[in-house]
Amino acid sequence: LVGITVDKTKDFSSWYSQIVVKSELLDYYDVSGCYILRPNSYAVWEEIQDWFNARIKKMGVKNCYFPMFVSSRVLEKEKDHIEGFAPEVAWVTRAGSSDLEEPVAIRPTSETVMYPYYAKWIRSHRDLPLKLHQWNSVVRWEFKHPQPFLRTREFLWQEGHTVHLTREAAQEEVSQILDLYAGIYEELLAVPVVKGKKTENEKFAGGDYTTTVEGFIAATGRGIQGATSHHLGTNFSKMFDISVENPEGSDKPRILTHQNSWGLSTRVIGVMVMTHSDNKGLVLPPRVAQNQVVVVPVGITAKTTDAERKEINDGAAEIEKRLKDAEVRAFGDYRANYTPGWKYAEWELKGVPLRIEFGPKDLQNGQAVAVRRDDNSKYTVKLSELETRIPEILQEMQVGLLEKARKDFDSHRVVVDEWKDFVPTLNAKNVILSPWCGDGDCEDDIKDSSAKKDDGEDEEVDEKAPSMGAKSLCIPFEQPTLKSGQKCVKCDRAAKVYCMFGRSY
Ligand SMILES: O=C1CCCN[C@@H]1CCCn1cnc2ccccc2c1=O
Repeated sequence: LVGITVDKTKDFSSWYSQIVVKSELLDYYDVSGCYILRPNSYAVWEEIQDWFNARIKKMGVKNCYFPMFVSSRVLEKEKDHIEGFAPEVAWVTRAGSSDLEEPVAIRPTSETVMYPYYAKWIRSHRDLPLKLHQWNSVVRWEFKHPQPFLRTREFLWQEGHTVHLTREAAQEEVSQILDLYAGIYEELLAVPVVKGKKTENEKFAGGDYTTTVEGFIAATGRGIQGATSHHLGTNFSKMFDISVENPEGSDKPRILTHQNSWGLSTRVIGVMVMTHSDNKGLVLPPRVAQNQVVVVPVGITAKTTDAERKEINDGAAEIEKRLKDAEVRAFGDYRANYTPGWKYAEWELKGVPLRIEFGPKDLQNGQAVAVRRDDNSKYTVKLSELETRIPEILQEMQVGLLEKARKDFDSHRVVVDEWKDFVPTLNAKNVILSPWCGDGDCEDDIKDSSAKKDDGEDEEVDEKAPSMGAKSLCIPFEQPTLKSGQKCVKCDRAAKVYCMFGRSY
């Protein structure tokens, strides 16, 4: 068994590529930028789907399915919405040996697919609110370096598109959905996120404002956008005439509806892998692991009698069965031709959260030894307490993973009030909270000025140092207190707000 041959802290991108393939999450595919999601990662996506579906259905959201093809007429309906994105749109131009009359685009997102039909179906305010949602895949033919899960030309996601009579109702939903996104990250994937609002430069240009959950990859010190929930205002309802008659009378002008759209993609799996995995391989949070426990019979040697070997294997099988009956996703590894050490390495590589060892001494004492994948901590568990202790240990691990990741994020999110400290802090693998004037040009200046090494620094430029500058990641809802008279970190005008900046994916 060949494990991970590079160190996470020394060669992060090779480490990540090895992890995702050798843990059997994913495989590279024949078409560049596309990947195969194998059962280990698809099971994580299914846990997310189950959790999210249950909650959005309680909010009255209904699943549906729209075609993946968009005509150019419809896609380019509103020039300014599309112009920044046009280079990423993939087109079908031919079927068999004949060219299509009109090329059709493959959906990069579904606003222009869905909204003409929203306009057709919504006539009266009694048709509101309309809340439709899709689990599908979208295609964005990016030319930037692809990365498994994080940046792929096709990805699975969910996209919600809702229509409301009032701005207030719409805005309430935007924050409810953002809370669910934070829940997916923190409760399922054990990844801490910062909630906030995107700046005007970084928001979805077609919307009114964008709220976001921002993650942090401690190994590279880079921020990562986790999921976005947009309030669209009436921008799209104006474009597509999604309006209702005025309740005060049909002679009054029709009322434009207020819309939201919100999305989270399989990128979340990449964030989870980067956050928790180590040099032994993948580390899966128990909550989303397809297999939570592997039972391994141990202490069987050449001297072991057949009767004793049978007792140990039967004891292990009994443990497996009792855990399954207690709703723990357990399996046993009874392969006689592999040593326990070999089996440990394999299941550590594949991210199984908990290993249970069962051998002659355990048989003797009516116990088993549980070993946690994240910190290798060992627990001796009485067999009589199996069904209570094992779920407790899995829960302790789930919490432990989140708290460790939160400590890493919190200790690398640094308040910087003066520009002289900005680039050195950034280069120390941190994201930065700085007072900011709120001006987009200043935001651009911060990005440009933090791209090169600060001329004050004499250390030789490390050729692998990311040359990119610090983008604004979000304006966190949780704000440090601005001192009276506080200046912008960059331009010395009055600061209006603390903004989080960082290099990012
Ligand atoms: O984020 C979301 C959440 C889900 C629904 N869509 C919104 C906004 C998508 C923004 N976007 C992102 N890439 C694109 C790429 C090509 C064409 C259009 C677009 C595009 O509109």
